[in-house]
Amino acid sequence: MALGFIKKIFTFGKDTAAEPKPEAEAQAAGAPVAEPAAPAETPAATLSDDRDALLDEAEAANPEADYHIPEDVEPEIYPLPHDPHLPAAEAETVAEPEPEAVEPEAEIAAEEPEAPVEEVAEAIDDEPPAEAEDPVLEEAVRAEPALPKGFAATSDAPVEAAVPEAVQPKRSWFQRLREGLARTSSQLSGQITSLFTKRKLDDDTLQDLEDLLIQADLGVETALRITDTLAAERYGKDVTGADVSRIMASEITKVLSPVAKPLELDLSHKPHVILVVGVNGTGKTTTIGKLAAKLSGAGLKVMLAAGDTFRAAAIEQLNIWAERTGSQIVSSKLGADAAGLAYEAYEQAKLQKSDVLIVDTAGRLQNKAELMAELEKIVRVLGKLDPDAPHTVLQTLDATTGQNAMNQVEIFRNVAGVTGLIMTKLDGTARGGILVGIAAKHKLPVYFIGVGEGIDDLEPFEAKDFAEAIAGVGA
Ligand SMILES: Nc1nc2c(ncn2[C@@H]2O[C@H](COP(=O)(O)OP(=O)(O)OP(=O)(O)O)[C@@H](O)[C@H]2O)c(=O)[nH]1
Repeated sequence: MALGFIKKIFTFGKDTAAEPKPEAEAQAAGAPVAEPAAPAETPAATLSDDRDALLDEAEAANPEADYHIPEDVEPEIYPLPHDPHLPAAEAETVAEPEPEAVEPEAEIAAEEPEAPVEEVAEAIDDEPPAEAEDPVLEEAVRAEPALPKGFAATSDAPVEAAVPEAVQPKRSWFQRLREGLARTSSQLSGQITSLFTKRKLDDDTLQDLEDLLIQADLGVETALRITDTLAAERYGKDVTGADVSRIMASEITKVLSPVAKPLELDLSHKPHVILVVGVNGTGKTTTIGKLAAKLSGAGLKVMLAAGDTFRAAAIEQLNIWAERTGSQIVSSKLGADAAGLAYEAYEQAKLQKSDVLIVDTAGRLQNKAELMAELEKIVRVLGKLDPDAPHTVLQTLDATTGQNAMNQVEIFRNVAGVTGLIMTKLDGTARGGILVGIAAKHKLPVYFIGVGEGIDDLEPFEAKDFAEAIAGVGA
């Protein structure tokens, strides 16, 4: 019954144009592909066969792609030695799988004599037997996690209840947001003040203001909204910088409000799959760590997949985040097929009954065709396992890159069907205005913003707070 009350209604922002095309799949590989089996019934011994067939099919859909799949690479599963979220009853299930379920793990263990799977088996064996726990209490705890601020369940279920402590840092958060955006706002307000010193509002000043706002990355549409409103209120009259800031805050709030949405989780999926995409260095891995911290802190069971198989440091970094956040992780050797890794991670998440699976990906724009092929393949493979997966496709954007971020949304939206954004590095940049430009143009939900490198430096995106911080007004 755990979380069964959360109904599937997740649809917003989904770019259906980017979803895998059934016709293309039908044309792909002649070999029959097993339908995604019900997770609990999926015999683990056939996972490798299913995976290979599925990957072949996905690859056949794009024969030009070079996937760099070394022959000898098999994903390795690195659950934590002690999984704080694994109830004893589940531990028992894992420790005593059906006979078929043993094979893939045994394969991995055989290829890798020191494979962590064995350590895990030992760790699970060390768990107290199920009877020693209070199953009713455990079920209750697992059944009613309160989602952290910035997330929402796709129903009116009690998980909507806010985490109490999420309310309390409101003031300090706003303070931090203002500090983070201080460079953006002080640059803007300095320019605005000098523009309006001893000048009545006329066509020239309006044009200068429009140029200034466009240069600040707010976008033409928002710049015009601001100048039109200002003209309607003050044309021919004296204008102060404070007048402009007030109107700016109000107009930017109107642009941002429709995109400031919580990240909806449909926990009836088990796992709800979040695919994280974005150019290298935009903060994917760090953001995954921060999200995992929020989710596991709220009592959800999180599995990470180290799908950026092109950078050893990225795999290592995600392992560290997994450890820090009490999440499980499936990772592979460098150069492994990312779609294969995603497959394994999904199956593991099913077996482990994870609530959320977060898949990291590479973001090498240097080879766009290859990147596209890889991402498409990951999306296609996940979609075979669960027709609605990935349920969320998050793109991270680095605020410091300004207009580049705008182009990046264009690219990844088409390739991976991005459903929502997280803008990182808003601390200390003078280019925070780009978020407004992107919101106006792409109208994709913005779930969170990153304001630092720390585990807690990810905050739900609030339109009014952000607009006031950029405009330099408000408490
Ligand atoms: N100041 C600041 N730094 C951040 C933020 N988010 C991430 N970073 C830093 O940005 C750098 C790149 O972050 P990663 O998480 O490695 O980015 P990535 O997209 O995974 O990059 P690759 O691993 O190269 O694919 C790291 O040094 C992070 O600590 C943020 O919100 N603010």
